[in-house]
Amino acid sequence: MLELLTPSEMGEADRLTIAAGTPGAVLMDRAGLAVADAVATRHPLGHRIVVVCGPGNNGGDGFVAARVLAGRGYPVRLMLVGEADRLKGDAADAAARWRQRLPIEPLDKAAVAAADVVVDALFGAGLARPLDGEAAEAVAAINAGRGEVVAVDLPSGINGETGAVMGVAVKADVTVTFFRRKPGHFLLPGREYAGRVRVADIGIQPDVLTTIGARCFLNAPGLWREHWHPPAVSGHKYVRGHAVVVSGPVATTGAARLAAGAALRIGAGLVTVASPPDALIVNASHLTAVMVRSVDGAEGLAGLLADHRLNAVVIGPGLGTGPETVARVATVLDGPRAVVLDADALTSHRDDPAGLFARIAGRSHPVVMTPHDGEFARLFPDIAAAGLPKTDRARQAAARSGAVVVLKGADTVIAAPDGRTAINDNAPPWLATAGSGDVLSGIIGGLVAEGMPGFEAAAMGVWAHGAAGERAGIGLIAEDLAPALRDVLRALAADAS
Ligand SMILES: NC(=O)C1=CN([C@@H]2O[C@H](COP(=O)(O)OP(=O)(O)OC[C@H]3O[C@@H](n4cnc5c(N)ncnc54)[C@H](O)[C@@H]3O)[C@@H](O)[C@H]2O)[C@@H](O)CC1
Ligand SMILES: Nc1ncnc2c1ncn2[C@@H]1O[C@H](COP(=O)(O)OP(=O)(O)O)[C@@H](O)[C@H]1O
Ligand SMILES: [K+]
Repeated sequence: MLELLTPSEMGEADRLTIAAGTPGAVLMDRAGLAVADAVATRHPLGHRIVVVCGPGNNGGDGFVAARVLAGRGYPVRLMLVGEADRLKGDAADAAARWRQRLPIEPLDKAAVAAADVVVDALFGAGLARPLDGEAAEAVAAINAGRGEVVAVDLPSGINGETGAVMGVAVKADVTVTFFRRKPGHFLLPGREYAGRVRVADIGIQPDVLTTIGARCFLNAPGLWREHWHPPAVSGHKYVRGHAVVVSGPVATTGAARLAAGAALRIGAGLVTVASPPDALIVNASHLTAVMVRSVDGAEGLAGLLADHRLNAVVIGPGLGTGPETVARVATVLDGPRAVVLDADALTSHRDDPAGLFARIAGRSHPVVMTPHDGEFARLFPDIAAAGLPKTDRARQAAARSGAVVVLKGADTVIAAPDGRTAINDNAPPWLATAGSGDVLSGIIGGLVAEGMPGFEAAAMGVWAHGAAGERAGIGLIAEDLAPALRDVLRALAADAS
């Protein structure tokens, strides 16, 4: 159930299902029934319900829900934004059945304001342009009301593919969507408008997903858990990999240590900080379980990495930008090891992103890059400026660079060069704190050292980072994340057994 379908993919699911013999009216009946059930489980008989319908099939679902709820004895009023005689197809039929017993009313703002629950059936997948006029007024009335708001499929005004607000949008408490959730439920700002998202089965068969080629997922353990293995009884530390984190100069060594601690905590067998000679004493005096080696420049790094048991490198946090960093990145990418590129390793390639991508091309070991928006725009200026959904930005960057791209933020997107994409939704706001990104790169570095494939390691890393942030709670500083990973790992291990 982790697949996320864009409105056009959902339309395809709908068409395939209808072509296979289930009439559209049956799908609409089931959708409307699911919405009615969601309302009825939350509201006792007697609560006043207002259903606000729009001109398309989203409104059609609203007509069905209204009919079911009225049939169960709720006081229901139905208001249509648009002309009743312009309704078409299944929605027109659903409206006709409603009309046999009760009236279709125009928008009555006072009634919306006074309702115990408002069903938002204005627009769903068919939203085509920003809301204005009466539709925008209806949204304002729904948002001004005190009752609970239950949105049908999507909060009206939210773009189901991008999560963008098209002019204005309904703030829902609950959104009932059908068959599979949509990217717009998780990409910001859509996530903040959708409330709790419930998925209703309306009889669309999962095999349509293969035909559609769905490639976007919600980031959750089901996406990567089978690729992660808790320490085995017969194992030893050498089978869990040896990660190297490259440290910056004496004044900026903390970032590498944060990454190294996280790599060890997530489960890498061994972790070494490769330290510039003049920072050795600082690193050594702060590290215990993590090892430290004195490594001078790109040449020294090449010497260290000649030992191929050191199978994963995290490079970038606190490193400093410039040709020396470019040279070290080239060294790291030249050999049989997994690589996580973060922060200054990315920014140092702002003048020659193509040179970086050429070094990544054709590698058989994973490369993961973890840019925030600023770093992303330095490497992919045209993609950043093209006004694309976040999922497409990450996906295009992954295809171009050959790396798994972790485009960070409150709604981090993870994309693989083959087009698989995951949206993360478990990061608490207090995760945005100095050094948090360094910890993330270390977590992912630890996971690729353990042998996880790049996409799965990146997705698990982002999820575990969010889960650790949630467990540590508000007031978190980056140092709190690695300790909090213990609980996260314990729960995952219990789940896997
Ligand atoms: N795809 C499926 O599998 C199913 C879809 N169903 C429902 O159908 C919905 C999609 O139906 P539609 O494709 O008819 O689309 P919508 O009902 O979301 O909206 C389309 C209508 O709104 C108009 N419109 C679009 N943007 C507007 C704007 N900014 N201002 C004013 N009018 C605007 C369009 O001209 C069209 O008349 C889904 O969200 C869902 O609720 C369900 O009935 C069940 C099955
Ligand atoms: N509003 C937010 N809510 C939740 N997580 C966030 C938010 N903003 C940023 N993050 C996360 O916090 C981390 C910050 O990383 P980064 O920008 O590299 O900062 P730093 O360099 O200080 O470590 C990333 O994992 C990012 O996804
Ligand atoms: K809606």
